[in-house]
Amino acid sequence: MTVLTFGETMALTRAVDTGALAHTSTLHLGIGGAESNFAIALRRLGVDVTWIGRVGQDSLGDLIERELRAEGITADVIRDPDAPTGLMVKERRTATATRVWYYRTGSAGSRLTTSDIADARLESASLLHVTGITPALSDSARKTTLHCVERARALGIPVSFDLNYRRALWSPDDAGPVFRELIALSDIVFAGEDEAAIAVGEGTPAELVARVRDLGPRESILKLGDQGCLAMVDGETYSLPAVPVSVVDSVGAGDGFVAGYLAERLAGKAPADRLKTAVTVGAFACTVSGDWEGMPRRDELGLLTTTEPVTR
Ligand SMILES: O=C(O)C(=O)C[C@H](O)[C@H](O)COP(=O)(O)O
Repeated sequence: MTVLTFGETMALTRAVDTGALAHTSTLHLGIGGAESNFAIALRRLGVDVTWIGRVGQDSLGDLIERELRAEGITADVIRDPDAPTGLMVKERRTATATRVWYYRTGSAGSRLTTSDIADARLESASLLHVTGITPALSDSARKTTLHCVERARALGIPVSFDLNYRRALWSPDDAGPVFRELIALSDIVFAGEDEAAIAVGEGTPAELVARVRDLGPRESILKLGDQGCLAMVDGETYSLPAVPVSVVDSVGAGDGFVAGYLAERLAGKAPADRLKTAVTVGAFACTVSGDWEGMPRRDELGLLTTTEPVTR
């Protein structure tokens, strides 16, 4: 049994130094993508995970395949000869402000189709995790997302959905109905405050988490960044503060949060324990500038609160 996820992973290039990219001479090359960030974090916590996606027949596609395999993920990396691997560029404009640009229109990853997801993968999944990025990529990617969520439901496989709204890809008016449809088909839903508001209208965190829950999922979880989280699970409300860390780059914290929550859920832990690991993994992601490189292994989870500066 393995957790199944699919989506677009891009090459990710980021400035080594702080400042405008126009004055940066050195860039670091790596990879990034919501579902693969999630997959890596989950795998590091000891959960088997399968990722499916398209990349180009190019060196950046090779890089993505190597990284995912090196992290121990079962990866169905589909090579698309007719489109390039997408690219994401991160600028650390100031020490506290990161900017992201996407070069992914028409990319290989956006050309995902239903036939890319082998039914055998769905049948053997312990849980399906999708994000709101994939349906924004293209018509075929949206159909693939809906098809897989409906198929998982028919198979009795729990569905997890992270809204992950990307303004560069679509408008709130276009995203809203798709979000509501996917929320109603999911068992576990994660959203930031602004993302939840796109689906269910503006409100306080307590109103948002309840309104998402009212659309159907038994687990409605609001990610509140440095304010922690608020959740309704099986009718009970939980809230937890964030783990304080010195933030280098918060990108990736949301994906790590989701992995932390689901890893503990799959291990049969209670909601409060799931949320504790969620905020911890989210905090770890903030400690480095890569999207996923900071994700902790299980035996590292206590490091953020240790008083020992050196462990030997
Ligand atoms: O795949 C995409 O479109 C991405 O934008 C990749 C992002 O870098 C992560 O999904 C980070 O998202 P957070 O964890 O919410 O900070």
